[in-house]
Amino acid sequence: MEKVFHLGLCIDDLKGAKLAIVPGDPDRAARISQFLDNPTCLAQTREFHVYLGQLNGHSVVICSTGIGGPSTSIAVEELAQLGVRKFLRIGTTGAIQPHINEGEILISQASVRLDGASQHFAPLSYPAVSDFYATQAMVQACKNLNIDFHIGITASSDTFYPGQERYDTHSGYVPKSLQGSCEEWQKLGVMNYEMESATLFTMCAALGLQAACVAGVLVNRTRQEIPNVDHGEIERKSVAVVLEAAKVLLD
Ligand SMILES: O=P(O)(O)O[C@H]1O[C@H](CO)[C@@H](O)[C@H]1O
Ligand SMILES: O=c1cc[nH]c(=O)[nH]1
Repeated sequence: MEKVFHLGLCIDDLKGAKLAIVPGDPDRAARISQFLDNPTCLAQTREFHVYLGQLNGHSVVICSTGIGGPSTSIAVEELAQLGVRKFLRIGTTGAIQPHINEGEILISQASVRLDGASQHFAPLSYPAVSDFYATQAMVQACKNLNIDFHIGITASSDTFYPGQERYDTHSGYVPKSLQGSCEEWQKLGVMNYEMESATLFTMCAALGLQAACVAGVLVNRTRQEIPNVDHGEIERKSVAVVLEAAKVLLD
């Protein structure tokens, strides 16, 4: 049986799993796996830490993507080769609208394509749009758990610093082409910045896969540039949402 190149797994390893929960952070993948029945670690290679377990009797994969579009595209492509069809990203994010607070939950309907990787799957005129049913499952999950949420458009950037217009850096400089970009997204009603959803949504739409994205707000950029380091409580809430959404989708 053929192993996929980066994950080093073959189809049988996934025991028929059709749904993957895809956080950026490998440690988060390990923590999420503890909510599954009979979790096992299948692989820990580069940024890709892969766990398998059961949720309501269904096999579910947890696979970290690392930060950004290129590694996300590898994880999604190889999981798709192994039979996965539904991808639920659970991330962290920075809100850019004043009314969205730290600790809140954001569901991305679609993303502004500030990444590069998505252009390897479809031209820029193609939308980075989530799957309607997977996103509806995220909404239903929040309702089932009585968790407030915002739903809307996310700006998905290749970089954390210049691409999200952060000046609190080594050089303090943001290239002219990105100066004023945060204000532009705010005025266009964009909720937040993160770094993977544009690639995830574009490639999944283009490849006939389903994708949705939920994120916990670590920082409000209208008040603070860099997030605080401790975000355990925010993660617990967003993990609860993604696990409940997986159950909704699997039922
Ligand atoms: O917490 P994760 O899932 O990694 O998501 C966000 O956090 C990272 C940046 O700190 C980027 O990957 C961004 O999208
Ligand atoms: O501001 C933030 C916080 C988390 N992740 C991001 O990409 N940006």
